[in-house]
Amino acid sequence: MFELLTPEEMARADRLTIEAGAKDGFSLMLAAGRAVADAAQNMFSSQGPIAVLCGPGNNGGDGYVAAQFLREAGRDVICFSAGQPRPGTDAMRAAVFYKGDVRNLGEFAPAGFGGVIDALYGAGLARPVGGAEADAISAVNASGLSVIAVDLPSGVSGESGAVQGVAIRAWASVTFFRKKPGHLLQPGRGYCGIVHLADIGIADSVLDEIRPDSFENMPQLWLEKLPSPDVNAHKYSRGHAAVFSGPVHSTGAARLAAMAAARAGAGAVTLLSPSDALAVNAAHVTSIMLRETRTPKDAESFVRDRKVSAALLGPGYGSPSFARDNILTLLGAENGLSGLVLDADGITAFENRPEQLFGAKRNPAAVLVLTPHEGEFRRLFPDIASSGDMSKTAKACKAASRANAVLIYKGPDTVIAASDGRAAINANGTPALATAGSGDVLAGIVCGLLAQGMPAFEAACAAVWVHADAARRFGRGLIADDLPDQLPAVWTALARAG
Ligand SMILES: NC(=O)C1=CN([C@@H]2O[C@H](COP(=O)(O)OP(=O)(O)OC[C@H]3O[C@@H](n4cnc5c(N)ncnc54)[C@H](OP(=O)(O)O)[C@@H]3O)[C@@H](O)[C@H]2O)[C@@H](O)CC1
Ligand SMILES: Nc1ncnc2c1ncn2[C@@H]1O[C@H](COP(=O)(O)OP(=O)(O)O)[C@@H](O)[C@H]1O
Ligand SMILES: [K+]
Repeated sequence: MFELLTPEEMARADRLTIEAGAKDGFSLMLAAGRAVADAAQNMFSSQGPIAVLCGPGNNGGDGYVAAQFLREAGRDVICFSAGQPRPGTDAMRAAVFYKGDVRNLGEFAPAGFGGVIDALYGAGLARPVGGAEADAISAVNASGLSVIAVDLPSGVSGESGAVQGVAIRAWASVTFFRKKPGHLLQPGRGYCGIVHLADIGIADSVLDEIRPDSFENMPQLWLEKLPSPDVNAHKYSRGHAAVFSGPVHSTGAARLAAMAAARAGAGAVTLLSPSDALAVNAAHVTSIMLRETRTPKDAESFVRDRKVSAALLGPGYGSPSFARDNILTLLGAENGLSGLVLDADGITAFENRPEQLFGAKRNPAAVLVLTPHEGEFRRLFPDIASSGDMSKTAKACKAASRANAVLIYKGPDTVIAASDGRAAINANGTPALATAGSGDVLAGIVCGLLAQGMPAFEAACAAVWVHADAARRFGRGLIADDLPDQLPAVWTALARAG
């Protein structure tokens, strides 16, 4: 159930089902309307009639069907029409199926109603919402009435989560077969309320034809690939992670990342430390090893000789030119490195010269993972960032392809993208993560998982999910230092679930 379908892919699922003779369009609509009516029965008290706002398309059709089922269950219902369905359509059949009171949307006012079913627009939202529809939506939002959205809150794009003009704020959304990206991407996610997924009789086998490449980031997506140590493991066979430390005044970020890599399961973690920072790092770390690293050649020979399998550069690193020298040296050398993670200063180092990174000579064995937040993304991909008509998923995929990297585009709706077009949207985040240093911990977890040989896309997805789960487990008062210590409980819970 973790596949996400764009509105076009959902329409294809619909067509494939109808063509296979499994269901006709109106049967699907009956099932959809039934699911909405059931949700309304559960959510709306019997105080006051239910207003059903119906658009002219199939979303409105679902609304008429739900209204009729609610009438049959003895509920008081009034439909408000935003335009007649076209003759011969399933939506028209649904309008005829409904036997109750229909008024013009212009006559709608929320006062006196016990709840609202929003069936104005769903997958077919084609332009910004205006006119009587926008007035009705604004009135409902101001009223505080409970709202169930059919498929998606009207005004929210199913593909991007963008609000087209104005959007209705729902308490719950009932969607069909699979969620859409707009249920998870912001700002859309904030309008959906609780998302219920209803089975309307579309068989999972249609996905074999559609082959969706975007997913909700859930453990099922990566659990099988999560490393677990072999019975004969020794510390280096479990994976050696190296984290570059910043200079003496800026070492904490790398230590946070190093602890996170260790708690993610790397058998050995070494902080590659400039000379001036050795003493301060030594005063703070115990299980983490230290290595004085003055030049890129020092780092490169350490990586090769000590069988470092993944490295991280960026948290608190400082100097852009040192950062570039180290990164380009490590990426280009035959050194046994299977993954290089760039975060923070490791990304910013290529501002105004991203082609140096994208065109760099690369050891094909070393996968690049980039973990930008919004600002860092803009520094590396300014044209993609400013493209107004792309979803966050599309932006992440385009950037991953350009950089030939796995990309973690962070935020409340973090998107993980691979250069082959796969993308996962994370939904278990919490604003508790908006605390200094939490991104350093995330980069460290990715590095720790890569060091153990986990494939990069799955490692990135797993890292984002466990990072958020760790924050949820801690609760209020979280600071970044607390996150690595929560990881053992997260791993234990995942092992039980798997
Ligand atoms: N696919 C499936 O498997 C199933 C789908 N189902 C349901 O179908 C829904 C999709 O139906 P849909 O394609 O008819 O689109 P829908 O959302 O009703 O909108 C299209 C209509 O709205 C109009 N319109 C659009 N934007 C507008 C605006 N801003 N302002 C004004 N008008 C605007 C647009 O006008 P037009 O662009 O044609 O002029 C057209 O008339 C889906 O969300 C789900 O609920 C279920 O029945 C179960 C199976
Ligand atoms: N409101 C939020 N909801 C969920 N996750 C968030 C939110 N704000 C930030 N995060 C997450 O917190 C982390 C912050 O990373 P970053 O911005 O690099 O911080 P820092 O540089 O302080 O380490 C990212 O993983 C991001 O996805
Ligand atoms: K809707």
